[in-house]
Amino acid sequence: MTQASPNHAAIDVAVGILMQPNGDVLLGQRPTGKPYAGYWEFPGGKVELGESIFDALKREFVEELGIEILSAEPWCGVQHQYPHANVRLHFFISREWHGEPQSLEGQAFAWQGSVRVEPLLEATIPLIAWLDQLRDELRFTSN
Ligand SMILES: Nc1nc2c([nH]c(=O)n2[C@@H]2O[C@H](COP(=O)(O)OP(=O)(O)OP(=O)(O)O)[C@@H](O)[C@H]2O)c(=O)[nH]1
Repeated sequence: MTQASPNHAAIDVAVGILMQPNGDVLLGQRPTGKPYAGYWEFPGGKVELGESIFDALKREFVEELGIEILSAEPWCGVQHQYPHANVRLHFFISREWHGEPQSLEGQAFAWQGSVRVEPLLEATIPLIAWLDQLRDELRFTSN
């Protein structure tokens, strides 16, 4: 079967938006070998059995970027049906972490004010307008 049925159990995914004091956020580009290679996303990955969503977030940031997340607030949830999977994305915003991002999976990454990298994963596209709104509320200027 190549298409996940709409009733197929959703896969929980923990996703983190690292936000610098000036409002810039970190995006990564999916490496070769993963579905949607070359697409840009906020770093994260699937929650493993028996793991909390926050623990999954912390694990993925260590594995992919060598970053230790110290704290993060749940921000929003998005459910999306891809041809390969039905995903439930749990987005967090973190302003407190240790370390500089490293490309541990060979992926590119970029700090962005107004997000301009393309293409973005489909389920992540609405987040950009919501982030711009948040940035406006927090009075970050676009660049
Ligand atoms: N990390 C992340 N995943 C996203 C975003 N948007 C989005 O649709 N996804 C989807 O969420 C799922 C994440 O799975 P993944 O393959 O990256 O997870 P993983 O790192 O645990 O992969 P692995 O199974 O190769 O270890 C994918 O289906 C991906 O398309 C996003 O902004 N960030």
